[in-house]
Amino acid sequence: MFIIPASHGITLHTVESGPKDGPPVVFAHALGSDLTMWDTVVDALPDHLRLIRMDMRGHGQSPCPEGPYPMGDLVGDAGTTLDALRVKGCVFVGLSIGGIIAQGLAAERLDLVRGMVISNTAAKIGTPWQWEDRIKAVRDGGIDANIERWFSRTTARDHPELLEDARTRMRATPLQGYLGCMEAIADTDLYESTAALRLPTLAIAGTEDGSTPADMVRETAGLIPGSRFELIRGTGHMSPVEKPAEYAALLTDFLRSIGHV
Ligand SMILES: O=C(O)CCC(=O)CC(=O)O
Repeated sequence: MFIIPASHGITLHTVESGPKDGPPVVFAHALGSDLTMWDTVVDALPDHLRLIRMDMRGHGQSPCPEGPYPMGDLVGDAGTTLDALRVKGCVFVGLSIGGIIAQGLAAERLDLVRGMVISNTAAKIGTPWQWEDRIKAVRDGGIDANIERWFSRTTARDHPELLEDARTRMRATPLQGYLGCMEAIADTDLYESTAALRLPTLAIAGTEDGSTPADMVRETAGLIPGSRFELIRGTGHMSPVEKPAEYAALLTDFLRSIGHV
């Protein structure tokens, strides 16, 4: 399935830091999370960047319309929000579903995106029948806060507070928002549109990511000529939360390499 043109997105809740006239860098989070998952990475980035974190629809403090949410609408929300903030030529950093939104936005709105970081994500995550089972389980039993699979064994052992924070964000996510975004992922396959992308791209994977394994991320990076692929050792699906300094260093290096800092 391809992203449908998204003309009427909703304006998302965002938090900004850094100067308004700085080079813009935009962050989109994972399913069942919110914009605060980026806090420690943002703190480690150069001061002169305009850093914009967004809550996806149905998550955090953004509106939660009735589902289902086509992926085109999620991409449209990001575009509408950046238009409202008068952002052009950003580097869009997205993790997991946020990384799918990055690919979709780059396919449709190159005026908004000049580079992207696709993190712990892929052009297609899982299979429709896997998502069907998961959606049914959530409908029957509520949001599954089993976030152990998001973190490496080392993180789980040494930083249980990070798992607790992730669990708190997951439990705060409205069921309707969570399900709507799961349905969006289930229906999305961006292989063709991502393979047509020609923009500077950094792909980041965690060595212990059970949700979007490193090979899956590498395969998506391989669709985009000239893209760079980096592994963060000892991290799972939440690489930026688990190793924020390493993540910020990779991101800063990428921004420098494309003249965005
Ligand atoms: O994290 C996401 O945005 C989607 C992928 C996913 O479902 C991760 C997980 O919960 O296993």
